[in-house]
Amino acid sequence: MAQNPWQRPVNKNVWVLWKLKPFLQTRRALLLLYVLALLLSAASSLVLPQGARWMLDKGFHSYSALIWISIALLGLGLFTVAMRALRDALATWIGQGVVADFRTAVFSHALHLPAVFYEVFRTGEVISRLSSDVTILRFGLTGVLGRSLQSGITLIGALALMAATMPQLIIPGMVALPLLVFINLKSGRLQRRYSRKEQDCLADLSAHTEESVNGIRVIQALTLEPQTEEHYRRDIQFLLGQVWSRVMVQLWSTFLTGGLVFLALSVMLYWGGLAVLHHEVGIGVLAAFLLYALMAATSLAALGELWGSMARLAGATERLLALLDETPEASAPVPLVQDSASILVVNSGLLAQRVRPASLCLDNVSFSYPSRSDSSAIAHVSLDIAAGETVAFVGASGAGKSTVFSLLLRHYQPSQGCILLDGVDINTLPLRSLRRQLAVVPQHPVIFSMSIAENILMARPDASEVDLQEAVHAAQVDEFSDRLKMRLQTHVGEKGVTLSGGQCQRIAIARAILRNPRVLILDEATSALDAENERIIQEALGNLTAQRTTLVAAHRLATVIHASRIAMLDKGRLIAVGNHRELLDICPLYRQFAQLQRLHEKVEDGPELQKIRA
Ligand SMILES: Nc1ncnc2c1ncn2[C@@H]1O[C@H](COP(=O)(O)OP(=O)(O)OP(=O)(O)O)[C@@H](O)[C@H]1O
Repeated sequence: MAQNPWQRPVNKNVWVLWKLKPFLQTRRALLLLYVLALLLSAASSLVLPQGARWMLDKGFHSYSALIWISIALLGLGLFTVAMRALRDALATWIGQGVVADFRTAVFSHALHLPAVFYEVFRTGEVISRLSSDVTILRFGLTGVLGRSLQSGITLIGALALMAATMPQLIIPGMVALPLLVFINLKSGRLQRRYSRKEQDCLADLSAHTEESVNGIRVIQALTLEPQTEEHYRRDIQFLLGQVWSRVMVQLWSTFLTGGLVFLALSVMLYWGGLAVLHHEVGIGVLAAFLLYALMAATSLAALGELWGSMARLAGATERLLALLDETPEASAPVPLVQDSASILVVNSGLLAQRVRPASLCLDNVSFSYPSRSDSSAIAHVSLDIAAGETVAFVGASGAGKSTVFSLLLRHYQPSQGCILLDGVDINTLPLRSLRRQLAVVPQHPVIFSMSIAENILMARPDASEVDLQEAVHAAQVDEFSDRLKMRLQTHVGEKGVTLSGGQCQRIAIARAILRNPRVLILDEATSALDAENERIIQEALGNLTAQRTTLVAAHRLATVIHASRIAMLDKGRLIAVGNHRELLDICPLYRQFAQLQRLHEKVEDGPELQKIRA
């Protein structure tokens, strides 16, 4: 199985669980009640063998003694059961609450992690941590809370009472105890190692499953089912290998600890039996001693088991904490409100609303993606864009158009230079405030598994029905939604699987219209539309772009031919800027583009064009 480059070295101790303290601290009152129930249930359990002792030594002397001891035993038993029930209920409630808070914290943190993080860290892995690791915590934390302290207290109490009841008999126990502790520690450590590997395998499996299910159509089209299945089988076999190792450790540790306990108990029974035969102690005392010895052995076995599950818990906690340790892309979120300072006039119609367009300046911007730090995706790009201007970025595939937009959205930081919005370095703006001023219609819009209306309203959840309808109409969404039975309320399926590429793009355009941004970014926004729909939407976009700064990326020059300026990118460098006509004259690469797309005839002939035609 491939090693995940992100994996952290295995932490060798379980103290990492201590880091969950902040989540426990919010439940102080419940914790206090829990500790009380725990202490009372442990104490009453420890008194029970004394009841058995009285019963055996004194209970058979008279009817009244028998009745009173029986009633006392019943009362003690009921009290013990009640305290245990309370302890377990509180442990479950506190444990589940802690896990819920911890999980929410990790999820909200994951929402703020930067694009760079998700380049290295597969999304399937994040999902696995938030599902399988959280499941381990959900089931484990309650058990640990419920039993570890109880077993610890019972063990200490039982050992003390053994010593008080028949001190000489404790010797076999004292010999066995260090051995038992050693075996438990060793097996806990080994189990933790294997369990951590198991979790890593599960995360890989989960990532692989997600990729395969997402790409199922490609896998089927390329008839890659056997290879994908084989890969999955290999991963499963590896996982089973880890499970087998853990099971073997468990088997040997159960066998060795159980064997040692029974050996010690047999010696105690024989030795104690001799004392009873010699009338040195009553049978009740021996019975009480043996009950304490059994309690001590059970508690020790439970602690051993708990050590193993604490190890699993520590592994899962560590993996979730590792996500929390990642640096988020922005700290204090700014509330999602309309940037009122930027709105000049708000008329009744959405498209008639005017916003104050922003000026932009790319100042000697260079950037390399972290995973390809040896090559520049963008190199020394400088460009001033006036407020309200429409600038088109053109260039071959991979020239760097989308990268410019990613930098503007601050998904990444330029390695050199800076980007200014209204003269202010965008790095100094609160991230949400910056993004609130931008709207992107991406090349591959992401559609969520909800209704068409909900998908559009994501851009502005508080939008009025009138605004929604206007955006829907302007982006031609109604052209297809009106034909559906549930219209805008139609559920579009996972990733918009029930829609065509063009329909998804129209939803993305409607989102941008509804967002009413100061800077509109159209990244191949209409590439999946047919000619007629593209014409209609270009008109709608024309209304939208008229009053705001617009950046457009397009392969098809026809869509950008009327932009006030066109920036020609080549292998990350800005090689020319001008309008269509100017570029035909000054930029051979642009001219080549235009020729290939037969666009050099679309403007009036200039001397250069005459030359090209000749
Ligand atoms: N996340 C990434 N990690 C590493 N390299 C990347 C990443 N995204 C893009 N690149 C590389 O950066 C360069 C510029 O890519 P970019 O997506 O900006 O090009 P583009 O002009 O928008 O292309 P297209 O027109 O095909 O969308 C390309 O060489 C690409 O391979």
